[in-house]
Formats: sequence, structure tokens, C-alpha cells
Amino acid sequence: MSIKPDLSSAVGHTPLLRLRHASELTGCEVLGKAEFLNPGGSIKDRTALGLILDAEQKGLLRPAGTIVEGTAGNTGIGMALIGASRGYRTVIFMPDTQSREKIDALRVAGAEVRLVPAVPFKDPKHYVHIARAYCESLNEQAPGSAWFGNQFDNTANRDWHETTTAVEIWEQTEGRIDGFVCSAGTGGTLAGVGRALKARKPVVTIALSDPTGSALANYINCGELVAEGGSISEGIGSSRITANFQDAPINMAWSIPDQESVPLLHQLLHEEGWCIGGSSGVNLAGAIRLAKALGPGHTIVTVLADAGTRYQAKLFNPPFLREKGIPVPEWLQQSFGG
Ligand SMILES: Cc1ncc(COP(=O)(O)O)c(C=O)c1O
Ligand SMILES: CC(=O)OC[C@H](N)C(=O)O
Repeated sequence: MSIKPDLSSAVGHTPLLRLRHASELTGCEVLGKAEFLNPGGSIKDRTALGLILDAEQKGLLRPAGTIVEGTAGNTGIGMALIGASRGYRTVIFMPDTQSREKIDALRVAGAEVRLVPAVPFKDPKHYVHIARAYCESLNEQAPGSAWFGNQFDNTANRDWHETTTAVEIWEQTEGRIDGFVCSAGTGGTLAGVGRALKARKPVVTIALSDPTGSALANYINCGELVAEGGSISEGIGSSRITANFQDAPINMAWSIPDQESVPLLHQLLHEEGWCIGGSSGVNLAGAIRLAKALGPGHTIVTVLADAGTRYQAKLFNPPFLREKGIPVPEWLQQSFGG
């Protein structure tokens, strides 16, 4: 018998999928780790679990305590579900620009959701600072009652990917991996997987696929934290170097526009049936660029971080796409009666 005793033990161990179109286009094996199959629907279940286990072990998160986090949504969904299964209450602060679907999923998962206006990180009203201050106020009232996850700068995030996600990829490819590419929100996935793969096989190329509007690709390529444009993708991109991103061993970086990534995710759904979110579209575009850079015959791995259904009203909404200057495929237009 192979039975998972609880939700935490069902996080991870996701399948590695061959992405047919990307593989045929480039002559490489382009593989996507199906992170949308995690219990909370995203790769951030891993981050949530890694941070929670670390905090429990250090005595920072006590029985029946309150988890407080600042999140674009996915980390919060993971924390709320793992919190429910382990006896914690969860309070989530997130910018009001994130998808309706993620806010609903958080509420369904039992989290107390507090939406705040989206402002730059340097503003004290940024959701991460508000979350931290709220946690401190709970601990002033009742010492030790609350714990701030701090996913961006708590390197237990990166460490968890180093010992789980990366090991799974290594074993699933039997070490025959030539390149790994993904986008960065906290940077935990890229840094954790990148470090573990480099330690096992130094010639592996690690690449960052960054959405336009984020400063990270420019930082890697020119040392400057500057950004141009914007993106409809959520949960990725950054204007600063987080503690998790800091030690990522990155060899190549690209800034990827929505006009390149969104058509790829539409095509993946229409021709291969995988419904992935905007960050995964950026990852897929990065995987194709990396495969072209390395040349035919290589094995490239990326992550499919969450599902497109989490962004239905944006990614599969013809008027919204047109407004953003993103091509609407014929089949999608017809699905909506046009
Ligand atoms: C949909 C989605 N993709 C990718 C990421 C990026 O992962 P990481 O925080 O490990 O950089 C996140 C969150 O950060 C996310 O919510
Ligand atoms: C904006 C950002 O990087 O968010 C981090 C993470 N994707 C989350 O779900 O919270």
C-alpha cells in the first residue's frame, strides 16, 4: 500500500512532462515539471511546506499559532491548506491586482485575506511590510502566537527546493539534464534547483526567464536593477534582489514579453491539453530560448508552476487579451462565440 497520511506528504513528487511542440521545434527534449498538480495547485505549496516545517523545527510556529504572509496568492493558498491540516490559522496580505480566482481560492482554503493597494517595495505600505508589522502586533499582544513566513528573504524557501524539487528533477532525468530555466518571484525555485544541479553537474546551464516589467534579467545581464514595460503574468518578476535570489547560479537571462509567452501557453493548451498559467508561459518561452541557445540534442527542464484556470478571466478572455495587445487565437475567439 502507498498511502499519504496527510496533505503535507502529498506536496511534491510531481510528474515531469515532455512538451511535444517545444521539443520538436528545437530538436531538444523540453520537459516541464507539473507543479500545478500539487494539492494547492502550485509550486508554492513546496515553499509553504518548507517554510512551515523549518519554523516548527525552530519553535517559531507553535501549536495552534497564526501564520502571517505577504503573497501574490499561491504561497498563501499553500500555507492556508497546510495550515488547516496542521492546526494553524492563516492571515494573508496581498496586492489587490492579483486574480479573482486566487483570492477566491484563499478564502475557500480558510485564510483571512486582506487586500492592500499595490505599491513599490520601498513604500512602507507594501504588502510584505504590512504583513510583517501585523505579525509583530500579534506577538506584542500574545508573545509567540504568530509567525511571519517571509518567503522572499527566508532562505528555508530556497533550501527546500534544493533538497526536494532539484532532487526529483535529477532522478527523473537520471542526471541527463543540460539546462534548467524558470522565472523568479522570490527566487527560491531558481536558486534552490540551480544550486543543487550545479553541485551535481557543473556544466548544467541555469537560465532566468524574466517577464518584461521585472528588473532581474537586466540585473543579470548589465548589473542594473532597471525594468521596462509590464506583464499580465502574476507571482513572478521583481524590482529587488531577495535573499533567496541572491545566490542563484545564473548563466543566462532573458526578458520575455507577453506577446511571446501567452501564444505559447495558448498553443500548449490547444495542441497538447496542458492548461498552464502566465508564469509557466514565460518559463516555456525561456525553455525554447535555452534549447535554441544550446542547440539540438539537449535536455532542458522548466517548471509549470500553476494552472491557467487560476487566471481564466485574463489568459482566456479575448477582450482582455486584445486590450493588452496579445494575439487571440482563432479557436479561443470561436469558443467565446465570435
Ligand atoms: C505562479 C507562480 N509562478 C512562479 C513563481 C515563482 O516562484 P519562486 O518564488 O520560487 O521564484 C510564483 C511565486 O513566486 C508563482 O506564484
Ligand atoms: C509577486 C511574487 O513574487 O509572489 C511570490 C509568490 N509567487 C506568491 O505566490 O506569493
